[in-house]
Amino acid sequence: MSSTRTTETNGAEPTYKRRRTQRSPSPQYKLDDDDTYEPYISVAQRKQAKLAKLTSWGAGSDKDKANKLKEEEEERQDEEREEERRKERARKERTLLMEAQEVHERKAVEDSKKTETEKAEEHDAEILAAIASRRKLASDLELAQGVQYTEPVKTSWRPPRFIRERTSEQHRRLREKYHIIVEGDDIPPPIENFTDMKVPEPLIKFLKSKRITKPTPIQLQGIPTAFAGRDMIGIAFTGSGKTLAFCLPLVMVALEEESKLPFVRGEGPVGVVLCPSRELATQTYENVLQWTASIAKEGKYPQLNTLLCIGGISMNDQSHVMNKGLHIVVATPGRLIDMLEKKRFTFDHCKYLCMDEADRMIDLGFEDDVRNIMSFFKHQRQTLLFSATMPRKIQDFAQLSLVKPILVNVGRAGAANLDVLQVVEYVKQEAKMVYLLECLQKTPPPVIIFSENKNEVDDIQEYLLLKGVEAVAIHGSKTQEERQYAIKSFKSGAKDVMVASSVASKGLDFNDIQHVIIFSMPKEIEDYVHQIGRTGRSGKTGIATTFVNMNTPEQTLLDLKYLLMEAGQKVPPFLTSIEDPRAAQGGSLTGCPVCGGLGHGISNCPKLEDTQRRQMASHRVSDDRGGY
Ligand SMILES: Nc1ncnc2c1ncn2[C@@H]1O[C@H](COP(=O)(O)OP(=O)(O)OP(=O)(O)O)[C@@H](O)[C@H]1O
Repeated sequence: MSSTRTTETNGAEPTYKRRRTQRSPSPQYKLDDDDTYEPYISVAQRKQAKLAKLTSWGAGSDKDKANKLKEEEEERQDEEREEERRKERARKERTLLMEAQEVHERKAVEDSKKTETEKAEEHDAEILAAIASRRKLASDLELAQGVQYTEPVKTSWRPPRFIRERTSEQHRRLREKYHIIVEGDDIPPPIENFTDMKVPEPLIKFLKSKRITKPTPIQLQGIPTAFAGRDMIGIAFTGSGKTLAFCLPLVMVALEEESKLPFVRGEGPVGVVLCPSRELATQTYENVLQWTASIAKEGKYPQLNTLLCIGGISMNDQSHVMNKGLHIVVATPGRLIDMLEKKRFTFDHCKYLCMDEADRMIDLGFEDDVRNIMSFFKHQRQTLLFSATMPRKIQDFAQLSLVKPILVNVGRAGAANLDVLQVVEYVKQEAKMVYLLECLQKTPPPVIIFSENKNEVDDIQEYLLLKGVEAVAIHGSKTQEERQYAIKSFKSGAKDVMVASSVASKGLDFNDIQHVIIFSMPKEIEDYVHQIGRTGRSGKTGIATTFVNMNTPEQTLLDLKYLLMEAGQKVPPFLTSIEDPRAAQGGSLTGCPVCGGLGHGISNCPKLEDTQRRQMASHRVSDDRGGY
C-alpha cells in the first residue's frame, strides 16, 4: 500500500499530514522516509476492506458471506481477548516486581539488625539445604514405583512380661542411667541382661567365656529395638560393642527361619551385613562364625551358614557354604553386587540389611551401590545403620530411607571414647621419626601408628625395622595377602607394632591395644576419633599420642581443641592459644552438621571441601568419558 498525501492550508503554511484512519496510533516518522512509508491500518479496517472487496466482486452466496462474516467476528474477538491477557500479564509482572523489591528492602533492614553469628548460621543453613537434596536410599525400582512401606517389619519376639509391664518413666530412667538418648515412636524397652532379651543359652555361655557378661548401653537398647523388627540408626563411641548389637538380631532371625523350614542349597540368605572395607567385613564374619558355632554346639539349635563376600578372595574357597542353604552374608558392596548379578545367590528371601560404619559407606561414594543392592530385595526389609561418627546430615538423609526409624544414641555422635587418654604433642616435622622411637617406650606393645600417607607408612615401617622393632604395615596399595598377613600377625601378637593408613582405623578390633600414635594428624576430626578409638575398647583404658606441628591446619587444631575439652582432657598451651573466630562473635558452638567437628561451621568444613573436590573430579572423568 502506498502512502497518500494531502495538503491542508488553513491560511497558514501548508503542512504535510498523514491521512489518519480511525483508531490508528500516531506513528512517528520522518518526512524523508515518506516514499517508503506504509501507514498503520487496523485489523478491523483490513477486514472491512477485505469484506468490501468480496462484496464488490459479488462472488459467493449469501451463506458464504455470512460464514465469512462470522469467522471474522470470531477472529476479532480472539484478538481482543489476547490483548486483554497481555495487559493482565504486564500488570501482574509489575506487581511481582514491586513485591520482590519490597521483600529485598525488608531483608536488607532485617540483615542490618542481625549479628555476624546469626548471619553465619543462616549462611550455613543455606549451604546445608543446598547439599541436602540427595536421593533417598532406596532401590531405583522402589523409587520409580513409589513403593513406600509405612509399618515396621513384624517379628515374633516380645520382651518378658515383667519388662512389658514397666512404665515408660521406668524405661526413661534406665536410659538416663546409661546415657542413652532415643528418638522415634513406640520404642522397645531397654533390657539390662542377655537372658531377659531371650538370647539362646549356649550363646550367653560363649559370650561369658569372652568376658561379655552384661550388654553395653548400645546393646541394651539396640538389641531389643532390632529384635522388635524396627529400623534403626545406632550411634555409640568406638569399641562399645556395636557389632554384637546388629549381628545378634540377624542371627536370631536366621535361627527362627531355619527352625521353621530348613534351608536347602540355593536358598537364602536371610540377612546381610555391609561393611566399607574388606578387613572390617572379615572381622565381622569371624565374629558371626564364632557366635553361630557356639549356638549349634550343644545340638539344641541348628547350624547356620555364613558367607564372606569381599573382593580379593576366591569365592570358590567357600563353595562348601554355597552348596548348602545360606543364612547370613557379610560383604563389601562391590563383590556383593557382582555375586547378585551373577545370581550366585538371590535376595528373594532376604529381610535384614545392616550397614556398619554407615557414614563411611556414604562418604566413600557407595550410595549408588547401596541403592543397587537394595534393588535385589523382593520384599520389605529391616534396615539398620551403625557408626561411632554419624553427622547430623547423614542421620537426616538416612532417616528418609527408613520405616518409622528409631535413633539410639550413646553420647554425642563423633565424640571421643572417654576411656582413651589423649595426649597432643608439638613435634617438628624433621624430629618426628626420632621422637617416635621415644614415644614407643611409653607403653608395652601392641601399638598402632597411624599416618595419612602411604609412602610415610612404608618409611615408618622401614625405619622401625632398621631399629629392630617388629613392625608390619597396612595401606590401600598393599595386596590383599599383604594386608591379611599384617592383620593376622599383629592380632596374634607375633608383631608388636602395626603402621597403618586410615584403612585400619575404622571398626577394626585388635586385642588390648595399649597405645595409638598418630604420626600425622588427619584433616578430618572424625578420622582422628576412629583412630584413637583402636585403644580403650570394651571398657579398658588406653593412650593416644598425636603429633602436630605447623603443617597441621589451624582448622583441624581447633576441632582437636574442642574435642579434648569435651572429653575433659588436658589441652596443651599451643592449642589453648588458638582463637575461634566464631567464639569472638558470641555464637553457640554446635558440631558441624557435615563432619561433627566442633571447631568450625559447614561453610569451612574440610570434609565438605574434600567431597566436593572428589565429586568434581568424578564429574570430569564422566564428562571425559562421555566425550568419546
Ligand atoms: N557387652 C560387652 N561387654 C564387654 N565387651 C564387649 C561387649 N560387647 C562387645 N564387647 C567387646 O568389645 C570390643 C569392641 O566391640 P566392637 O568391635 O563391636 O566395637 P564397635 O562399637 O563396633 O567399635 P568401632 O566403632 O571401633 O567399630 C570387642 O572386642 C567385643 O568383643
